Amino acid sequence: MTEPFGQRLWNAVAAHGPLCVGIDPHASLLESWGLPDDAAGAERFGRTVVEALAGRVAVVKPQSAFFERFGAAGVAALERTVADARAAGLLVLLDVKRGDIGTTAAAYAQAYLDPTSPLCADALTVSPYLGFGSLQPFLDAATAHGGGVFVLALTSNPEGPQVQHARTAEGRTVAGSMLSAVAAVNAGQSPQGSIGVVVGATIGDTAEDLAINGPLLVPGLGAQGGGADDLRRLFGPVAPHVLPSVSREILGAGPDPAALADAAARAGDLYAAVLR
Ligand SMILES: O=C(O)c1cc(=O)[nH]c(=O)n1[C@@H]1O[C@H](COP(=O)(O)O)[C@@H](O)[C@H]1O
Repeated sequence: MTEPFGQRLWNAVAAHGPLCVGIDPHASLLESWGLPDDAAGAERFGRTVVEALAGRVAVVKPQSAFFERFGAAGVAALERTVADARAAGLLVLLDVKRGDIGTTAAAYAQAYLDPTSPLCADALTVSPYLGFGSLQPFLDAATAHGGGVFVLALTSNPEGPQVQHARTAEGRTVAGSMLSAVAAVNAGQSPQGSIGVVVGATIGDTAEDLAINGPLLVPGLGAQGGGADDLRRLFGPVAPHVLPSVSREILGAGPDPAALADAAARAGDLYAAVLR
């Protein structure tokens, strides 16, 4: 029986620090790395990041869209990137932001969390805007297979508040209701549950209760303008559960593996210092 994702993540962060590095093969990055803007280029990009960072960071987060844009060959490149990273001992959080009616959500859950699936990862990102209950198949698959699920709560983009700050019929914000639903699922788990949330470093101040007893993925750092001060200000008591997530700020240092590793070490040290 696989250990729960929350425990595996806790151990990986203890060993390697909290940094999550995105694998986002943007066209502009492929060009600056001297790679073609095609599936073979995306696969080479993914393999380079994995080789540079295996044993140095806890988590990598391939962003599916940058692979899907090349069709079936791109999805095959994503499969190999996920498999290579897991074989190298990295935890893989697949960024696909899925969400659909229950039966379709069950098929997505099978695709990304069932160990017999070619695209199986350790965890995935999901969107709760079909209702938190529509995520149940993902939660069930995570329990069955020792996987993790990261629910969008307060995203880093400027458009997010239109939906996430809106009030529900009970008078709380949509984001707050997602955070408390995740906290209820994680209740009683130690050292933390396997269901995380996404909270951007760029959200400004928030009155929401971030104590979900689970991991908080924090994008928006570096290229989107967030920084170490935002981590310190936003996450105080839940700091041990925070995974600062960075893509372009580190990927821009490539393709030299030593430069990538160095950029990850510097970002990891900077963010870990304020989360201690
Ligand atoms: O779920 C995510 O990872 C995510 C959520 C969010 O609110 N904001 C956000 O930027 N992301 C992802 O995090 C990555 C950020 O990339 P950089 O801005 O280059 O660090 C991208 O892959 C985004 O899709």
